[in-house]
Amino acid sequence: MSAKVIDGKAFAGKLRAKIASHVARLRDETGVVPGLAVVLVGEDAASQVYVRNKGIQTVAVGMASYEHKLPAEASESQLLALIADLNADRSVHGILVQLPLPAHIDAGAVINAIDPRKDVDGFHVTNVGLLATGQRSMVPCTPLGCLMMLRDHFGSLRGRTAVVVGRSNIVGKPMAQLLLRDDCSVTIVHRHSLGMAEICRRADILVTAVGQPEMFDASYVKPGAVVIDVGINRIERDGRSKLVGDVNFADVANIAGAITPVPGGVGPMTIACLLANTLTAYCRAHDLPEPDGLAV
Ligand SMILES: Nc1nc(=O)c2c([nH]1)NC[C@@H]1CN(c3ccc(C(=O)N[C@@H](CCC(=O)O)C(=O)O)cc3)C=[N+]21
Repeated sequence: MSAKVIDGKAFAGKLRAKIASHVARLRDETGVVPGLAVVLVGEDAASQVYVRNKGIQTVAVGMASYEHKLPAEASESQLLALIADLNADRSVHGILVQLPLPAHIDAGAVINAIDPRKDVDGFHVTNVGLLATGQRSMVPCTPLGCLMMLRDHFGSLRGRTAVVVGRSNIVGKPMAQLLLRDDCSVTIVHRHSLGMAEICRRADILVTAVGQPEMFDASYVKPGAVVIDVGINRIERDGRSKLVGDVNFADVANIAGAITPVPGGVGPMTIACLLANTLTAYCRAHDLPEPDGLAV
């Protein structure tokens, strides 16, 4: 193995420490701390674990955490009423509705009911449009975390060839927008792309977000490329449950210049960026200067 392993867990720890020091200062200066509301509909086990982790980390940086749990049978109008309350609540600066939502609820309608200024996921159509046109917006947490790690690794991304695999609204599309904004030449490929490996092999920066365990081996990677593995896939191996990425780590680590591991790469950065976005939303709501390095 020759690649540098990009330690997302350590990076996220440093980011949270920076956020915590800003939150402490703001609390002393204003008496008000940033507040993050997380809404969970239904009992999905993975979502429950994830929401609990977010709550713990939110409190750990000194923010207020508000958890709202609705039963799986909750109606769309009940959820919309809760969002209206959270939009109006001045102690809430960020609102996250955990996805996926039960099938009887229109997720798009719910997301677009969130005040865009409190949309710390960056999924509201207003934020999507602001990002696409290069204006100040809330940026989706996973791509934001990837961008922070890439900027840290390269310094400048200008002129680099980036390939994003996956075209979802939560990762692929916003990731491509951010890379474009940092002056990369950006290609998005997806399940219908022809000659995917060949296109990927041109990338200086390869971002994989497809949800296919260990699909990307060394044949997709240019020697020295930086590989950001967004996939988090739970598989059974040797009779045990384990997390793997979209990338075959052992194989790709022999050829890449740098690579993010799973677990311990993009995942921890996603949660740290949720806190960063909440602090950004708070600063904007209170007309305070935004700390450097939190937003793009
Ligand atoms: N509105 C909304 N926003 C989200 O951002 C959102 C969501 N819904 N629904 C679910 C997905 C999933 N997601 C993860 C974030 C961090 C880890 C993470 O920290 N993973 C650890 C491993 C955790 C473990 O051991 O299970 C790691 O990669 O090291 C995982 C998954 C955010 N999501």
